[in-house]
Amino acid sequence: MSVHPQPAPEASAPRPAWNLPRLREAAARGEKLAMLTCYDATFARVLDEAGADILLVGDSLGNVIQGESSTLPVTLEQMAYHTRAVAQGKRQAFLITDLPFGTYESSPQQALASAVALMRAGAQMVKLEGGGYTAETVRFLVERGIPVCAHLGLTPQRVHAIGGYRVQGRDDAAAQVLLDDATALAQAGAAFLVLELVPSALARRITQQLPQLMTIGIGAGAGTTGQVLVMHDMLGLTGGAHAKRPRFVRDFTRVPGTPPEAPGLSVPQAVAAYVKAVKDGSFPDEAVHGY
Ligand SMILES: Nc1nc(=O)c2c([nH]1)NC[C@@H]1CN(c3ccc(C(=O)N[C@@H](CCC(=O)O)C(=O)O)cc3)CN21
Ligand SMILES: CC(C)C(=O)C(=O)O
Ligand SMILES: [Mg+2]
Repeated sequence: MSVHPQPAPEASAPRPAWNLPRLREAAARGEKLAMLTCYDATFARVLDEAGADILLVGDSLGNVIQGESSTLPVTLEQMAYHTRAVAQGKRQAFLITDLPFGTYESSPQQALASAVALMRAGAQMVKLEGGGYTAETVRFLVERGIPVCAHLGLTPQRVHAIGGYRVQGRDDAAAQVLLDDATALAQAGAAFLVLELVPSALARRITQQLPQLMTIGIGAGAGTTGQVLVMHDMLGLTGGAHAKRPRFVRDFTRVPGTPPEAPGLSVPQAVAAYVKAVKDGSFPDEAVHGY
């Protein structure tokens, strides 16, 4: 009898790269998805290695990279530049890029040309802000092989129309509009829906009523399929005179229960703590981060 040495069980099997079918399967199993914004190759590698499922090249780069006071000045060329950088650094994570202000609103054709530029740069999905009126554009892109993430609630590209960064969908009428918009976007084929600054109960209801949509919350409570934060916010780097930190943010470099002067976690440790907290449902904490 020949004795073949058994291969040692793998300490940690390499995680396969995320793609849209795998994300849908994970969501259907009830796995919470952890998304973070990312703007360059080095952080893409660090966030990916720390377990972030999805990286978003957000137009929030206007705020945190460029120092602008809104996302409106950000251009398509800048989004493509940062998308390429993130695409070079990541391995397993899924990559979504924001269509910036003014590059998709005129027509589905305009949106397609802009989306193509971002997909060429390495995006695996594009994200666009706006209500049911964008459903036609979403369908146009999806039919042409471009996966789409929609974005409802506080849509920062509309800051001057809204008059500030405020909670959306508070009263019954506004909540119904949001639910109708989400339904239209789901029917148009959006795969993901970011819900920003909406009451937790509404985000939970949209998530439960539209199982074909994977919802990603930011200031939307714990009832969504996943969570997203701006990386600089969850590393405790934002704040100061120009950017009051929203209440939905948690600084993951701080260890809960330790004094403020205690040493903080490293970036990889903080990101791993965020991923773990999203997966086990301990972030967000409705009492602290909910609306
Ligand atoms: N660094 C950063 N983080 C973000 O989350 C972010 C950006 N930049 N830039 C684009 C938008 C702007 N965002 C913001 C900005 C401010 C609030 C804010 O101050 N919110 C109040 C809510 C007030 C209310 O109750 O209506 C809060 O205290 O959370 C929220 C989201 C989210 N996005
Ligand atoms: C906060 C997320 C959802 C975003 O759109 C961005 O970072 O631009
Ligand atoms: Mg954005």
